Amino acid sequence: MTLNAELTNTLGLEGLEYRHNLTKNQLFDEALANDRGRIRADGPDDEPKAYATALGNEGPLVYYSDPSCTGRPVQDTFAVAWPEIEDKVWWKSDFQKFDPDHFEPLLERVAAHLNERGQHLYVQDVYCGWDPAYAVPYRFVGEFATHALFATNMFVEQIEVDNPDDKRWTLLNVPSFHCDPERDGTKSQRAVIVDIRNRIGLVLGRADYCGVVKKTMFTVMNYLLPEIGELPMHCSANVGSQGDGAILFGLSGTGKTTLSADPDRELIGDDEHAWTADGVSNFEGGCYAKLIDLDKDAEPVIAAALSTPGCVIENVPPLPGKPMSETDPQDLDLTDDSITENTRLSYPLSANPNVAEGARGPHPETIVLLTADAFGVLPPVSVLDAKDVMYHFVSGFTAKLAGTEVGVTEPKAAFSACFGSPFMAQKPSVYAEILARKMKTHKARCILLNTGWSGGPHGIGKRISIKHTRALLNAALNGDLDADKVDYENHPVFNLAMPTACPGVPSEILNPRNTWHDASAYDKQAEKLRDMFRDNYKTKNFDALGIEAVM
Ligand SMILES: Nc1ncnc2c1ncn2[C@@H]1O[C@H](COP(=O)(O)OP(=O)(O)O)[C@@H](O)[C@H]1O
Ligand SMILES: C=C(OP(=O)(O)O)C(=O)O
Repeated sequence: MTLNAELTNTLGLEGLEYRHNLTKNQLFDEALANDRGRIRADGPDDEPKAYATALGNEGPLVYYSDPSCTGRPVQDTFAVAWPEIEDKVWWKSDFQKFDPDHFEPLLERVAAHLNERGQHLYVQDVYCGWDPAYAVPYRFVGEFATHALFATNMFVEQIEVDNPDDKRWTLLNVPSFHCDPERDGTKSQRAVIVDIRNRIGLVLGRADYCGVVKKTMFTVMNYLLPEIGELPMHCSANVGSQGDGAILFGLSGTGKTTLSADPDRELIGDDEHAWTADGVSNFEGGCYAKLIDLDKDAEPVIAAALSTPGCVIENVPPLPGKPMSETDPQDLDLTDDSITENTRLSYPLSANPNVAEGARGPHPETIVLLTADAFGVLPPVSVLDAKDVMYHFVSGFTAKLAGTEVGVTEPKAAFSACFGSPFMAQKPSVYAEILARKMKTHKARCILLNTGWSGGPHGIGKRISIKHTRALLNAALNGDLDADKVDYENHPVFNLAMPTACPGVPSEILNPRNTWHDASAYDKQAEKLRDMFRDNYKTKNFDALGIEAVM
């Protein structure tokens, strides 16, 4: 079937011009020519809205999303509640039911809108997943070349998949279509809707944060993989020189990207993976790193990627008085959060000189649960047993950091099951059971690594340094924190095993109580957080899922 016929069949589009499978250079040129000024309607008029830097035709593209959408539009995210999936999907505030009766009329209206405008669309055929056993063909269809370039950077360009036409997902990205909540059954003008029955994703209205293009597909993978008994994970992954694999689960901003980009270990990926019978493999072909306050010495791989041709820099403001076309990306002010805290860089895995062959690796020896505790009370590192792992995995505690989700402007406590509740399309117990089985089979060790605050809560204490976090992580990876190598002290409130020594880290910070001026204030704060864990356990009924309480 021709592309035209396929898009008429799937989406009802007719007679449109498709710019299909352009190269990155072509997409870059198209973005400069066509997205300029169409994006960020209220941007400074004298500035083009998407442009190249001094690296000329091949330099990074700087992109500005709509000012109301510099993070994921959580309140506007839905799945169509078809009867065959209704019992399986885990409905929650950030993944809501979309009335099936509204879906087809809405899709027809979107198609009519595009047919009427008669504008060209960008169509990029890529794949989600590096392992042919589960990879899903992913067709991005959208109005903006920038998003098409992002999709090409972030997904896998070629993988042999059996019967691709029967597996293909199509994501239609139409920022120019504004929903009418009353007519369309949405909550606002924008909507991100997943239709599992027909394998369609719809991104409508002011939902033009690039992250939507990847996280929507991640949600899909989180639905599909458990159906074949395999585990999708919101984690980064890398592998050491001895073939020792590690995965790092964590919510946004907890350090997956930062800590996995280690010059001494091969990267498998920074955000979304599968753990299957064959080991760990990446869903993505690129990384999407946060740029705010980037410490270029601590994060050299990300810093170097800033200058890589074809990358997309998102929402970093221009330097005052300097045209972007003359700006070296290394000179950008990465502390500038005047547009958003959630400034980003999308780069292909190839921008990292140290990537594992085929973005795949072995079964992990070490599993890291990352948390960024803004209360300042969890230990920087704790060693978990099987019971602790399940408890902390389904609890998914962290501080939500400002920026990544629309409306979050300061750190706040979050319990996000499986360290990715917004994207976990099925119930947490589904993922927890597969994880427990795989960990047991492969005898993986597990630590809880806190990249959050030490010496007091956010505002009083300081975020633990990346240097110390890396030293703790490396010690765990080397086995230096295993029970036969080091003594542990028990945390009386959280019932966690805290190592008493670690190479490269002052011992006194390993027990967080020592880092507070006022130990009784620490005890109170620790009890407050423990009570939040307990409430979350009770509210979400984890007992009924067979998860044992550990605190
Ligand atoms: N100790 C630490 N460990 C990891 N990241 C830290 C630490 N302290 C500060 N950070 C910052 O926190 C952010 C972590 O973001 P990132 O690695 O992109 O998280 P994720 O990939 O999990 O969304 C980065 O901006 C990093 O510089
Ligand atoms: C891109 C996102 O994820 P992360 O911050 O984990 O990269 C996101 O949540 O929008």
